[in-house]
Amino acid sequence: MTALDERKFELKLQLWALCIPRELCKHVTRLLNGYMLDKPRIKPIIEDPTCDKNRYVVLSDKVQNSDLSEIPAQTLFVLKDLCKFDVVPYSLSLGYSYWGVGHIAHLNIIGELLSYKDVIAKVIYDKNQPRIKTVVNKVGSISNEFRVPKFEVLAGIDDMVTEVKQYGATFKLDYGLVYWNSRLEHEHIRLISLFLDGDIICDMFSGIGPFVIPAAQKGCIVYANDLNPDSVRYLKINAEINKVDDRVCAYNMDARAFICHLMQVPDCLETFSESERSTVYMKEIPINGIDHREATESPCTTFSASATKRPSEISEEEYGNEGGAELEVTGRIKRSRNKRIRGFKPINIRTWEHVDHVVMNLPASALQFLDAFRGLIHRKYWKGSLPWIHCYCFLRSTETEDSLISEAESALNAKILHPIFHRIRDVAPNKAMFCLSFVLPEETCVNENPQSE
Ligand SMILES: C[S@@+](CC[C@H](N)C(=O)[O-])C[C@H]1O[C@@H](n2cnc3c(N)ncnc32)[C@H](O)[C@@H]1O
Repeated sequence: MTALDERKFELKLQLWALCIPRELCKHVTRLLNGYMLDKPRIKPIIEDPTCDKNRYVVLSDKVQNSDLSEIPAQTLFVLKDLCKFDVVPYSLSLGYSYWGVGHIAHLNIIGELLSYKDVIAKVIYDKNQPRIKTVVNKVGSISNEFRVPKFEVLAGIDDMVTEVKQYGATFKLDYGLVYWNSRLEHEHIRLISLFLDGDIICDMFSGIGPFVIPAAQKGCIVYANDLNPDSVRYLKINAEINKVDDRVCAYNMDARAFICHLMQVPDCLETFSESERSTVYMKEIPINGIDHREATESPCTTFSASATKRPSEISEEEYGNEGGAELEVTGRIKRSRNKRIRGFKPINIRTWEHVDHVVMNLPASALQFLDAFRGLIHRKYWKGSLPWIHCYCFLRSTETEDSLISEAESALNAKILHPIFHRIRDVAPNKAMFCLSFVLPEETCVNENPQSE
């Protein structure tokens, strides 16, 4: 029998901590609620090893930058007003002894061990009472549209509903009904670190919300969609549990129809002049509660919770006129000129006028869905830079990055300028998962001449 290599369980986290005067700990922790390290049995407040007048407040791994740009600007403003603090790097190592288990033991028994599956399950179940309530084994490979694995219950009760935590957010889900993969946590954090407070995000294949919830927690407004009605049901539950339901609009439709719906310019606007257009009142999605509708209404939304002025309220001068965001090679998006003016007031979101990022996390076929962007955006109505598309894909040993780009370009029917590939992980010996990021090419837009109105 192979010996257990405990080093394989080790997780090293490179975090940031705030060094603050110890007497202000209570105030600061209240203020940074949701942005501090949130791991079971690990305290986020520790002594400063260099000075007993100070303490460290260890921040969550979703805060990736020393400029703390992931924390809402308003919170930072109050924090800076409260005290002087230093941002210091903090390394945390979680070893074998740290890891506990949830109430579902999820096995992947294959080959000759299959004939012992019931014995293995009974031992795991009996020896982990009362913690483990269900022992399941994955059956076959995932082939269905909703990417949901099939499980057989080997011991305990048939209950696949559980809660998992990622970067301080709680996700409720039913393993038997929806897609979930804990191994993508770092990728979720990486992508969200590219979003800015106030950005408008569209997630075409959102699942139960591992991109949606933290993006909304960061202050983004998120339009989220999934074809699986159970995923959308849990997405709504998760938005409520994490108190971001006022920033999330959930849809249950095919991804192509969803993005077309968001970008569709309402018919009435076509007949208005430029000045009339800005005074038109669009139908609004109710505040306080996720929009549960199918694509029956105009994709124009009112949110009162955001402290950010929306793109449709920003003049061309405020945007700048040469396209805004730039994804650096390091993967950070530079703060672009089309950014926001702050103020608290209800705001109209017109998704056909501006969206910052589109997430397409269906690696097996997301590239093929890029054809939905052909002729999708009307340049006449669009404000600011075109959106970043983050399209997940698999690269097999028979393919190259160039061949994937060609596939994306033929789906778009346009040339992609400056594509960025980010390797996520190997999913099989000859298959790796990547994220291809690029700014939607101008050529994909409908370019009516504004003078001809
Ligand atoms: C690989 S999962 C990713 C889910 C989520 N982004 C995550 O990271 O957990 C892909 C999701 O796409 C959904 N899906 C599959 N085909 C779709 C389609 N045509 N339109 C919209 N969603 C679809 C599935 O139900 C599934 O939840």
